[in-house]
Amino acid sequence: MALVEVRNLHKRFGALEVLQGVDLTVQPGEVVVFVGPSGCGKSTLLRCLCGLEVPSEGEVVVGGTPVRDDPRSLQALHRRVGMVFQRFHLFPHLSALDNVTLAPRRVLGLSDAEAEALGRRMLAMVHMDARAEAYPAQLSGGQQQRVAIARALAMKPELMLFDEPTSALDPELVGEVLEVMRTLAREGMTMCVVTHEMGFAADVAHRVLFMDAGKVVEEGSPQQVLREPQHPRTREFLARLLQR
Ligand SMILES: Nc1ncnc2c1ncn2[C@@H]1O[C@H](COP(=O)(O)OP(=O)(O)OP(=O)(O)O)[C@@H](O)[C@H]1O
Repeated sequence: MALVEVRNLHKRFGALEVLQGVDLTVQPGEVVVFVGPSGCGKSTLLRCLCGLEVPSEGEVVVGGTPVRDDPRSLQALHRRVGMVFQRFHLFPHLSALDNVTLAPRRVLGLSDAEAEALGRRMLAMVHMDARAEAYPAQLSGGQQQRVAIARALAMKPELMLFDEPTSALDPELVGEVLEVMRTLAREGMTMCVVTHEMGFAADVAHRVLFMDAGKVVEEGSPQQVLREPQHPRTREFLARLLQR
């Protein structure tokens, strides 16, 4: 059974129709990378997958359960889906460890000792165990992003969403975050990733989707979409990326 099924998804903000009928299926263990020009709706699509946006039309089904706009449905979804944002959104007044253990304590009801053990394991996975007591302001952007990934993983999500996780980072810090994501992918995590990192997409993605103006214009293997794009908009977009 597919882990994610999106059918005829439309999202409007007033008169602006940001998603114009997106269909998407993601299988367990699949890594799907979304590329496309700024404003084409990539973030909005990810936000619909984790319940941060409510579809105007169409359906999102995660793990066989249709996502409904009610608190219970959204709470259940938040347990299944982890999201990592461009700007890490860590709580500034909490240490790295406390950022990671907050939701397991509050939402999963773990004891302090259980949550701490889990938090330290998650921080070790992203190579941040040595900085468990540090506050976000004492960490580099790459380190903060790795803590944000550990925080999402601590909820044992079935699906991880990454929205341009490296685009707010200095270039020398991008690699350490991508490495953590590569490891997750190798371990079989189902992932939807919005990124402009074409090397990562080529190496790690099972499937690449090119979006333009609220629609999926082209999809296929990284080789098909990135090396042999068929659609003129995909070709234009990739040519512009290469010029940067
Ligand atoms: N809450 C909102 N209210 C109004 N308009 C919005 C809202 N969220 C997004 N938009 C608009 O929807 C369009 C698509 O935004 P979205 O962030 O999904 O695009 P994107 O493809 O992720 O772009 P980028 O690569 O620049 O992040 C943009 O024109 C944006 O201004």
